[in-house]
Amino acid sequence: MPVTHNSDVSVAILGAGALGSVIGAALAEAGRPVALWTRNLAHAQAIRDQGLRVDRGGETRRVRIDAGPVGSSAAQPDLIILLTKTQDSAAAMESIAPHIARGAFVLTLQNGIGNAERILPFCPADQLLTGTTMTNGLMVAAGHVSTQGAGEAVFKAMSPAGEARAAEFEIDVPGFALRHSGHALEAIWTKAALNCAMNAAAGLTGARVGQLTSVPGMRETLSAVAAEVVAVAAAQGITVAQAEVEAKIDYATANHTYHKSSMLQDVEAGKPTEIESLCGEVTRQAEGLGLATPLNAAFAALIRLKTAPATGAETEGANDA
Ligand SMILES: NC(=O)C1=CN([C@@H]2O[C@H](COP(=O)(O)OP(=O)(O)OC[C@H]3O[C@@H](n4cnc5c(N)ncnc54)[C@H](OP(=O)(O)O)[C@@H]3O)[C@@H](O)[C@H]2O)C=CC1
Ligand SMILES: CC(C)(CO)C(=O)C(=O)O
Repeated sequence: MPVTHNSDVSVAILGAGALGSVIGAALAEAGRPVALWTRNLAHAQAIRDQGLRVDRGGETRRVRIDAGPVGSSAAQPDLIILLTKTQDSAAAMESIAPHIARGAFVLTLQNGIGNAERILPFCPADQLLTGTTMTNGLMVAAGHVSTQGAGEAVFKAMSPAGEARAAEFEIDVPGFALRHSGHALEAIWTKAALNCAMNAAAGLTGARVGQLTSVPGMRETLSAVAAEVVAVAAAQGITVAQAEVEAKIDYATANHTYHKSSMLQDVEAGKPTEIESLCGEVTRQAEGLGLATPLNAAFAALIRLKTAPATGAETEGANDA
């Protein structure tokens, strides 16, 4: 059943961690119906106990917001925003099957390539929206996130029927704007080019976003990694402007100074990273297209090594005869 007014759209954030909590908080503060769903029960409990703490631009807010496990809120959401890491998409989507059956739309704003394709087995194309965002979130502690810079996102629908209803899901509240766009696919690849470069570099070095270009050679390295992604998109008829990627890298380094890239947050937490839907996916697609992406291949291999389980070789004396 179509929603009659955008402000009535009831939203659930599926996988409310760093970014999902920031977006959910913006909606809650604007008085929109929103629930945070997460398997991180310590985070949900802290939010229920004390409200969600959001640090932004030197200000701290406590936001009262519904938080709990998947499906815990009473209301059936109209829109479910998927914000788990990409490797968790399938399990998360399986858990919302009853809501999809009742007509909820699903929007992925995850980083990486192939997100819509990954979740299509779990959601009819007519109910699937795909997009990207420059909003950022840092998980400081359970119940506590921080964010820097402007919160914007664009999306498109995955079918003509979905496109016809897309305007219903646009959002414009302080701290978060979500716009329907005819160029969402290009925007997804633009963001992926940025993330292949910045997230892997941060994950490898531990640098915050504002530090990433602080030494000679790094800004050029980010551009070169991103240029490989732009070439893979172009070979598939998706026109990404390198200048736009450069502008977004500059925006992030200037405005997300304190932010730890989502991949660095995973590396530090000892969790799996999204490298396979970023540099790994770009490298696999390039191989299929007869292109070479040596920098993405190297970043992918290095992140795999950095996050690989211990082999025992790191123990002193392990290699002694
Ligand atoms: N953080 C950022 O600044 C940005 C992130 N993004 C993208 O947004 C997405 C989310 O990133 P981010 O918020 O950093 O990630 P987080 O890891 O902080 O948050 C994801 C949350 O999803 C939870 N989760 C995982 N699987 C399930 C499931 N099956 N059911 C319910 N909850 C689940 C995780 O729980 P658990 O803690 O147990 O793993 C975690 O709390 C990623 O694709 C990222 O690339 C995009 C732009 C910026
Ligand atoms: C662009 C960036 C690095 C935020 O600046 C991001 O998208 C992330 O943390 O995943």
